[in-house]
Amino acid sequence: MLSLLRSRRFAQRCPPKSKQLLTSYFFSTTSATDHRHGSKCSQPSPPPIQVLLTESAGRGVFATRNIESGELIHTARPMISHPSLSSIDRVCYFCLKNTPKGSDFEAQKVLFCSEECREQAKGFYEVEKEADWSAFVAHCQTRALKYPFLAKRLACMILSGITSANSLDILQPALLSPQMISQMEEELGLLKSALEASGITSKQLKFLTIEWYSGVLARIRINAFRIELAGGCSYEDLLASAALSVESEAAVGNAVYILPSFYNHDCDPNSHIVWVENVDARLKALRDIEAGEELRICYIDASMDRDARQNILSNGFGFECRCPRCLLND
Ligand SMILES: C[S@@+](CC[C@H](N)C(=O)[O-])C[C@H]1O[C@@H](n2cnc3c(N)ncnc32)[C@H](O)[C@@H]1O
Repeated sequence: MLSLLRSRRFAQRCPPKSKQLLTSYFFSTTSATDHRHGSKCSQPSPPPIQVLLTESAGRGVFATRNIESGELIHTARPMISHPSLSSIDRVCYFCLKNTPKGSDFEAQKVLFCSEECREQAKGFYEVEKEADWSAFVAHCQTRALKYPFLAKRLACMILSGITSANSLDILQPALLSPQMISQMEEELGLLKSALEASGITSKQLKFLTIEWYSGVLARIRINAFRIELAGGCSYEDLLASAALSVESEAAVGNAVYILPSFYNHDCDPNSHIVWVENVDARLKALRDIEAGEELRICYIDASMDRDARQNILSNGFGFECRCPRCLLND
């Protein structure tokens, strides 16, 4: 945690020479009430950020005004989420909130924390519950694969008509080797067979090609967040919240968001992403940030040494980190 709370010495100010404003439709999120003016207006103001091209890291998120340390910059709802298999019997199948087992758990094998979540889950669950997923689950379980569950949920959402097959296209994909793609073919076959056996027609499954499946997994690989709930604490207290998010138990699931996916990485970040009681994300400032400064989060455990951090970023995300901390060999 200490490394998350370093002084400003590594503050990343990165106004690219030729910034290009990207479209503003990413902002399906809300900011907190206007923090600077103490406004109590219930109408959320737009988040104080914009997505621009950086000089060397693709697109990034930049502050449009000064942001105070500890400020809630914005919240974000996931595009797709899924509980980890070890959490299925203790978290809501829709929002990942800790949920006690109800009387219908044995029949349904999934939990919903509220009628609202049950209702919202219909967008994928109506399709999913008709199929037998045992072969797909066994395949993923023996290989410790977690991301195919996000692809499966997305496929069910598409079949229900609540989202389109290209809904993740805007996100940056990882480079996949031909070997990785050929390994995905077996998974895709199991996904397709489960859906076909449940009565989905081949016309409806037309989008489910290896190009679609590998494209979705390539994007999930770079952009998915592992969800760790800080749980029930006051998130106004930055120190307590950061400590809890570091100390919390194993991940309850994984999720993909749109706007948070544009945040680039820094080993000494000025912002962080936290989850309090469910999968809805909160982006918070870790220190004072000036208008025009790039907002960066840390993708990995910042307490590791430089070589370990570089290895994980290179193998997992495909880039060499040249943040000020890495350049100083810290
Ligand atoms: C989650 S995305 C961040 C948004 C991305 N820049 C985009 O244009 O969509 C992660 C990718 O951004 C790039 N990236 C993030 N942080 C970086 C950094 N510190 N240095 C270089 N590239 C970085 C890498 O290509 C990485 O795989």
